[in-house]
Amino acid sequence: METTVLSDTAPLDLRLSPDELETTRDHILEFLRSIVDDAGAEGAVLGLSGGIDSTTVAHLAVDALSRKNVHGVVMPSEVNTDQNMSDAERVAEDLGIEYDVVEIQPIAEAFFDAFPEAADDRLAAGNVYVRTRGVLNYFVANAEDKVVLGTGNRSEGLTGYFTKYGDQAVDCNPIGNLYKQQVRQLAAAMGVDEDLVMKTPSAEMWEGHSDESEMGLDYDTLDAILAMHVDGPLSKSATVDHLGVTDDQVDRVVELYERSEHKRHMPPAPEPLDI
Ligand SMILES: Nc1ncnc2c1ncn2[C@@H]1O[C@H](COP(=O)(O)OP(=O)(O)OC[C@H]2O[C@@H]([n+]3cccc(C(=O)O)c3)[C@H](O)[C@@H]2O)[C@@H](O)[C@H]1O
Ligand SMILES: Nc1ncnc2c1ncn2[C@@H]1O[C@H](COP(=O)(O)OP(=O)(O)OP(=O)(O)O)[C@@H](O)[C@H]1O
Ligand SMILES: [Mg+2]
Repeated sequence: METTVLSDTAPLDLRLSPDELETTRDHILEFLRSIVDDAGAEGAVLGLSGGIDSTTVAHLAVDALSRKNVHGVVMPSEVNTDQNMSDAERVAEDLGIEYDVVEIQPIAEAFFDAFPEAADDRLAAGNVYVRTRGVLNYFVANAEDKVVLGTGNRSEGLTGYFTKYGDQAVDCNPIGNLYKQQVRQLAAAMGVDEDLVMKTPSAEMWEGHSDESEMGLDYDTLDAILAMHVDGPLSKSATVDHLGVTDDQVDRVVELYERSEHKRHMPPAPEPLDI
């Protein structure tokens, strides 16, 4: 049975045609091979969360690089659900890749002990888990001569919905040009199990965390506004009319986009002086 990756309430269908999907997949496989070849690396490492982004990138990496050259790292903390962590292990087992399970709670606790007053800040503490995973990914990559694969998609990139130097600390983003809806579509086409394809997206930075509740938008609405207004040519009022979304929803997406501009660039320095 085919998985329907589009919700009934999606304002816009951004799914690719079968030909476009195949071309896109081939393009990503080629991209992955050239990233690894150009780096003179032995393969790739990535964090496995049981979510659809890392699951999709793991499948693509195996197709591009072969399973023996892909290393998965599952990094539970006390805010991850057992279900997600066992899904992450299932992905690695099903793909037949090497993987490790590394408990990061003790590492995060060392940071929390160093700055107890900051540990009470839910977001600051959540970012510690995310950045700790980035350090461990690079620990493996350095030691095994591998590159680190990112799992960021276009929806996250344009809204800045990632931790600076955390899950963004990677060598490439194979699915970085796909909206979330298209990631689900690609995953389904590659045979990823439906429960993973349709799982509620979560950064799991605190208990009960969900991307859509934190952003105040569901991904199908977010994707539609990004495609029509932020990436596309429609004005705000045309976007509202065309998609049947609200002014507030468009404003929210634009706010997320604008305030995360700094995350999409190298850290700036003053212009060189002519002295
Ligand atoms: N204008 C500006 N110019 C230069 N730097 C600026 C800046 N504004 C803030 N900053 C810096 O950026 C920092 C804030 O950015 P950052 O540290 O990233 O933290 P922040 O954006 O506050 O939080 C990360 C967001 O990404 C979400 N996330 C993270 C990780 C994974 C996922 C997921 O989907 O799995 C989602 C998370 O739920 C949260 O909404 C500030 O503390 C400051 O250092
Ligand atoms: N517990 C974890 N163990 C290993 N890697 C993790 C863990 N949590 C997050 N990551 C890494 O951080 C990335 C960003 O998380 P994010 O939640 O955006 O993606 P996802 O979990 O793959 O998919 P979804 O967004 O649908 O939840 C993951 O794709 C994964 O590479
Ligand atoms: Mg997740």
